[in-house]
Amino acid sequence: MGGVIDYLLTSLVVISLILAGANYLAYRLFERPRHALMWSVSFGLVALQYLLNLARDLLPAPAFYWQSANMVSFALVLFAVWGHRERLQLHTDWRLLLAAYTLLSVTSAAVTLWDPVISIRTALAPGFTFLAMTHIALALVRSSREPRLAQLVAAVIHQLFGLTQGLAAAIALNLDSGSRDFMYQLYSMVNFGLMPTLFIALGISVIFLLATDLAGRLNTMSLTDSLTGLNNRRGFMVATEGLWARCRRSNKPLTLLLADIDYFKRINDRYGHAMGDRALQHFARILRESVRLEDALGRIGGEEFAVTLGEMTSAEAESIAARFRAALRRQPMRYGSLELDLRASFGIAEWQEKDDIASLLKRADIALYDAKASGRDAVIVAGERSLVGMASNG
Ligand SMILES: Nc1nc2c(ncn2[C@@H]2O[C@H](COP(=O)(O)OP(=O)(O)OP(=O)(O)O)[C@@H](O)[C@H]2O)c(=O)[nH]1
Repeated sequence: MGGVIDYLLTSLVVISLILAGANYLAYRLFERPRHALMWSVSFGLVALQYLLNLARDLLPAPAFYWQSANMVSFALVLFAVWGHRERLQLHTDWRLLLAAYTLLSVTSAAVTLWDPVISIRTALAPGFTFLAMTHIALALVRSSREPRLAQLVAAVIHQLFGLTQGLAAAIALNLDSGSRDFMYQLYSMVNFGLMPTLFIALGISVIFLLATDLAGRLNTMSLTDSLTGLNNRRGFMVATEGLWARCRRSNKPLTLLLADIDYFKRINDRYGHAMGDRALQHFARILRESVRLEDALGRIGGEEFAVTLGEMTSAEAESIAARFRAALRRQPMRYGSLELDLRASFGIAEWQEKDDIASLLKRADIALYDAKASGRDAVIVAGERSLVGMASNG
């Protein structure tokens, strides 16, 4: 039996080290998420805890083993909780964690070194783990953060692991009763039968969380313009396709509005590329504030922006363009003593039966070209060739 348990403990040391390494790699390779580092420390401490168990006969006294194993347990559980809270962006006061750690360690010392009470000494770590895992599971379920499925899976596994620990704690509390041998057998069954499987499942669920977080992040990055935070061309097309399908199904109008900053090259040439970037951010912010959240908005080229307005006609899109132009006039871009008036030209096209997204874009683009050709600072609706606004003096 001893040989089997030693083999199991050795395997668990190796698995914990692999999990610690995988979390550390996630930390090093992917934008250094602090929670991955905390989980790495936590799994590293799990390995240490199993090592202590493996080497317990070599330690000076059982009390020494219990006190050190308990202290390692408290630390690894607190790091796991801290990591989850960090990932879910819940504020955690490290002083509170330190206070909890100190309190638990002193309690453990009291029932291990000073006045040994086997039941409490043995139940402390699994009991605390049960509470901590329940806290993690609840936080994961309550969080509105994506990805929901990976979080739900992790919550279930953490809770199952917590319940097993709770069971171990309940059995341990009966170790001082008459049937101690039976209780020890039961305790070992839970510890070496149920626990390792659930521990491995827990480790995999954590890696699954990290992987799905990363996939989500990469997906967002591939659809977002890093300078303005708006959709990039691809993101804009994805959002437009969604709106397009919805409006077609409900037979509602849909209008595309293109906006292109006038004489943008001059800003770059006169004030430098960094100022040009600031102008793009300024323009993007005002545009964002001028449309509804459900509209598809993106920066689809250097200084070209696009908005797909669901359930809106071209006449309504014209009033959006007018609102935006007024906001642009009211809010010149300021940087130090510099004040820059940005102007833009607009092309608008309303979806027609024969259109697909590419032809709609093309018609809006031609309208924009016409607005530029008419002298800029103007709005042109495709098909109507009506000039709204005034030609700027450049
Ligand atoms: N700062 C900055 N400039 C950019 C970026 N992307 C494109 N540009 C610049 O945008 C300028 C676009 O110039 P043009 O196409 O001639 O357009 P324009 O000067 O606005 O003239 P019109 O559109 O005809 O009014 C070029 O100088 C590009 O280098 C960017 O991300 N940041």
